[in-house]
Amino acid sequence: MEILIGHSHKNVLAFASTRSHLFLRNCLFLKRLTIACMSTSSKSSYVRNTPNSLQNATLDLSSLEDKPSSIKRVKVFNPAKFRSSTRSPLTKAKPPELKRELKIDESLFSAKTFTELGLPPLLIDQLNKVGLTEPTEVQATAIPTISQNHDTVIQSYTGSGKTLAYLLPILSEVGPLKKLEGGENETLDKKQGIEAVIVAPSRELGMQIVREVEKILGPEDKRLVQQLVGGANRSRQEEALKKNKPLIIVGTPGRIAEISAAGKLHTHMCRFLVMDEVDQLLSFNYREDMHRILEHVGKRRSGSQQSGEILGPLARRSERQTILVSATIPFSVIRAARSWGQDPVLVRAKSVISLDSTGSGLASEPGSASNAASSKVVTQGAIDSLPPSLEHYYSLSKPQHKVDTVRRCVHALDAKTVIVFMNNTKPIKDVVHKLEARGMKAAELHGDLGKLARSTILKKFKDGELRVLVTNELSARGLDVPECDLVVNLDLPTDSVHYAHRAGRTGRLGRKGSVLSICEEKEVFIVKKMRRQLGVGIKPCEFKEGKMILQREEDVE
Ligand SMILES: Nc1ncnc2c1ncn2[C@@H]1O[C@H](COP(=O)(O)OP(=O)(O)OP(=O)(O)O)[C@@H](O)[C@H]1O
Repeated sequence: MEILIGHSHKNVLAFASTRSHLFLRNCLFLKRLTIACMSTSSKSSYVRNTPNSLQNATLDLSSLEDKPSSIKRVKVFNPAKFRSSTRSPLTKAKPPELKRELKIDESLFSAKTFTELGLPPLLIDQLNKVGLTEPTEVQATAIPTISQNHDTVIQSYTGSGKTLAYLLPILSEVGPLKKLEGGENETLDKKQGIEAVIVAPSRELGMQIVREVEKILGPEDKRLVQQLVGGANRSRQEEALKKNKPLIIVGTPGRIAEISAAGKLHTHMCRFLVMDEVDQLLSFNYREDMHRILEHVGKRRSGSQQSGEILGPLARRSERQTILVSATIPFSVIRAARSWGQDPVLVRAKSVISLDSTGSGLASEPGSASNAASSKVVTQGAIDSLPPSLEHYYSLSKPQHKVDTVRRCVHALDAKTVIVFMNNTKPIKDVVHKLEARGMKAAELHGDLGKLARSTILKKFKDGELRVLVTNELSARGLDVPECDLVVNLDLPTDSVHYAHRAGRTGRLGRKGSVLSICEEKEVFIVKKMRRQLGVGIKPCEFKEGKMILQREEDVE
């Protein structure tokens, strides 16, 4: 079915939004979720796009994107008979007819248990053991989608559970907890090589993912996941690869590429490639390493070898499943997904949108209809990158009084676990000293510290031995300290994408959290710009007599 989208296109996009599912649930006629499919070849309906607002693009490839033209076509399909309703969501079926349409039961997106999502019993037992019983919204959508073999982009706000959203479908297929075919007692195939490679931009995030996998595999099988992060002893990692024969590799791009280039890591038969914080992994810094990874992971499973672009003749393959993950998905990621994947889809809580890779399968021409539609989706995504439970404030301060503002804010909000972000590494130590002089247990965390120092400080912070962690952008991505109840921007982030990731260190998984940006008067316009781009209220405030006082906007100007 095609529908004409004029003003209503916002509803379709809102449909893709995490926060708008309540609206949709009220639409009784929507028995099934309709999957919006952007197509360059659609001929029936037109959407007027206001100029794309990717002004919040980071300093990565996204900032180089072309702006789409103003009138675009979008074709919306009703679900077709892609999947038999009797088939388990985990049944691996090659989807050759996937091209334009797919259909997933709405009931799966609202699943209240992992059993409803069709995860294997052994995996469910293990999840229950570690206290995980109910999937989050993005997990309920991503698990059945990934399990149907789709190359997938997962976009959902910080702290919404994206890690398990991709780990669980992988563990359903790989390792001792996987689904057993025919019900027989299958033993682990000892000859099997690496089946999943997960790439993350920082050691901290890499280690966090490793711990998440280990937790689910349990002590007996945790050797089946191997970390390959930078800063750690490389030969020990290579020995562990040889000895433990892991099935899952989690690492930073540099170290994975290094060991692969040395011929010590064989990923040609790999089935899954995950790029966590993909928008960051696409930055120029990681270009060469990511190039190697994309070229090698799942190579022998490759079908057609067509030439790619940004990262070279990569990743056009028939079997490897590529999963791209972030709270913020700039257009460069959509383009990469189209380039590397086969009929890739964008998964958000309760919605799946086809990213349509018809035609060349490579990135669409600038200004094409699918570019525009996807860009619109991405713009919407920037708004959905922040947890709804967060409160945002800003406070004016002269540079020399900023640390005092931090102290007063921590006391006023009675915050117990605080992350303070700065833009440069050098002044971090000084801020730590000043906070300690004011009686607050604080420590620094940044890339100039060794791996051991970094993990010791992080552990102390997570264990509650430190009240304040003063850090830089290193900690903005993916760091999960559930207790964190206050994030302070001692320096303003460079743009709204950086704001979103920093802010997302608090308010995790529905918890309450506050974000305070401390700025000088001349910087207020930056706060207002980010406020506009993120679609959140960032309220002016000051601190007096141990209390936070909200101010009127006019009083600050
Ligand atoms: N189904 C679940 N039940 C209970 N806790 C969960 C569930 N899924 C994830 N969590 C927990 O929620 C927290 C946030 O998850 P996760 O780190 O995966 O979020 P994220 O969306 O990847 O965040 P970010 O964008 O910041 O990387 C973690 O502590 C994780 O263990």
